[in-house]
Amino acid sequence: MASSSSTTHPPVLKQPVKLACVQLASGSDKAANLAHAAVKVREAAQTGAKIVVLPECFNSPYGCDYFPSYAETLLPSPPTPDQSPSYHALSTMARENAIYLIGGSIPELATSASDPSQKTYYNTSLTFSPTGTLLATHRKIHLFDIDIPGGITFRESDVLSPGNQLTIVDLPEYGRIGVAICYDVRFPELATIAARRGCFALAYPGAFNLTTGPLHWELLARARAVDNQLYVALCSPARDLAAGYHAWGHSLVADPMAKVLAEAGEGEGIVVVELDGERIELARRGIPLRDQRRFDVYPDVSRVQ
Ligand SMILES: O=C(O)CCC(=O)C(=O)O
Repeated sequence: MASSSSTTHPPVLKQPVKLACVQLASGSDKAANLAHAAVKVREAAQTGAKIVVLPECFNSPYGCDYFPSYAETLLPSPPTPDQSPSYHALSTMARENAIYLIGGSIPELATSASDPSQKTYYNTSLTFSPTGTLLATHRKIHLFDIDIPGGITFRESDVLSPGNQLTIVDLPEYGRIGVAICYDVRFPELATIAARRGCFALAYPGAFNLTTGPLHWELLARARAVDNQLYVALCSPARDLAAGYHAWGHSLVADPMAKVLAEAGEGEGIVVVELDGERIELARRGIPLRDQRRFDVYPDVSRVQ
């Protein structure tokens, strides 16, 4: 039964921290995309941001036709440096700027050890520590398969396989952050579980489009924020009308009361927001959802495996 008396909860964000979403323009040259990302991550870090988020598929154009040719196997110690370039570029960006880097996402190729001809592709986000160590790997769980007549048809599952684990990353000085990718934001269960496991924020590298972007991008960020009373950061590529896929842009951060604190436009830009644990606690004290849940009436999704 829910309790209406105030329960004490430890703060979920240990100290204020600046988070930056880097809305990047990427093209077809992977090496150029990585070099450009490094410049922009440095710019973001120079604002004092200690957590930096990149967009979905920041090292390639976005589309099923591109995933196999841009995919790389994630190798911490590649036999030659040109293998696994995105992994190593991201690790270097995190280390050189002493930041936590939620490295957008990249197409990943996983090859079966027993049968190297068996290839599996994922849409994968890598998070690195300020020393450049890989902290987490999130493989997009919910693949972007939609068909809106007159709008957009997309079938990631034609090429990609889904991940099957939710990702919560421990940032020792700050607390926990949940990481998922784009379409994953539509699934509130994932966000709720992350929140109930103590996350102060959810970060979604994403790339909405010109059909669902104007309708749902901000709405979903604010919905996940208000449901869970935490910060939500969405990081998009910049819009490029010459590309095959037109990203919505509008990277943003919503606060625990679902207020959008900062938002980019369509072009490149860096959105920087200071996340403050007191804002989370204030929202949770004022509207004490945590202590009012009626698990006697409905199941606790955070306990559903
Ligand atoms: O959910 C949407 O409308 C867009 C999702 C998307 O673009 C993606 O998952 O990459």
